[in-house]
Amino acid sequence: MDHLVLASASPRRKEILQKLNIPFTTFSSNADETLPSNLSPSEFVKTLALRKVKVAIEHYPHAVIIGADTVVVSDDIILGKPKNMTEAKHMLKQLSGRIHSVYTGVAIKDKNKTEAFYEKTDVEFWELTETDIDQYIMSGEPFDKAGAYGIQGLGALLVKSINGDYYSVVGLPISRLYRALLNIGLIIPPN
Ligand SMILES: Cc1cn([C@H]2C[C@H](O)[C@@H](COP(=O)(O)OP(=O)(O)OP(=O)(O)O)O2)c(=O)[nH]c1=O
Repeated sequence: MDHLVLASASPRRKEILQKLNIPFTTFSSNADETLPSNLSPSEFVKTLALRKVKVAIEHYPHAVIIGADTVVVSDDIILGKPKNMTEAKHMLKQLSGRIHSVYTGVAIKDKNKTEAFYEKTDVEFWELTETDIDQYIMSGEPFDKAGAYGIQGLGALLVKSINGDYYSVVGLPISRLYRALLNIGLIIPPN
């Protein structure tokens, strides 16, 4: 089987990919995540996923490489990871009592080609008080996560409903990725 590389430093993406029960290596691309602000959310996440793959190709030229990027979109504003407490607070206030979309882009490079797709999941938040927001920020959970929350952690308490792939919100749409890897023959379907 071709060597598989997950171009990500995210422990969540690693954990999710392990569900496929196939061996892989992780590589932190540390790609520059700045992009022109006129890109649509789907183009934004696909472009960054491709960028992460591109960095990894230099280190693993013959491997199959997967890269991903996740953002939260509320009122047409793209929210990445908050840089500080003030930004985290601002983001959580923006999400309070409303529905936002989480976009995850995935890029896959194999022997023949590189392709990218994205998944969109809608997430509805409960109305949050200042105290709810302050307490959540004090947990430290928001800081390495797009939109300043983690649905897989304490952030679950902020979420009223979700429409779409849960794993895409956590950073990797695993069922769609599984199908893409079946298509390129990296995974053999069970009998
Ligand atoms: C909305 C949400 C995001 N996130 C995470 C997924 C991503 O790891 C992160 C968004 O940042 P990304 O830039 O997509 O990824 P990353 O910097 O963590 O890792 P790498 O670039 O090395 O692959 O936010 C959650 O863990 N839970 C959530 O509920």
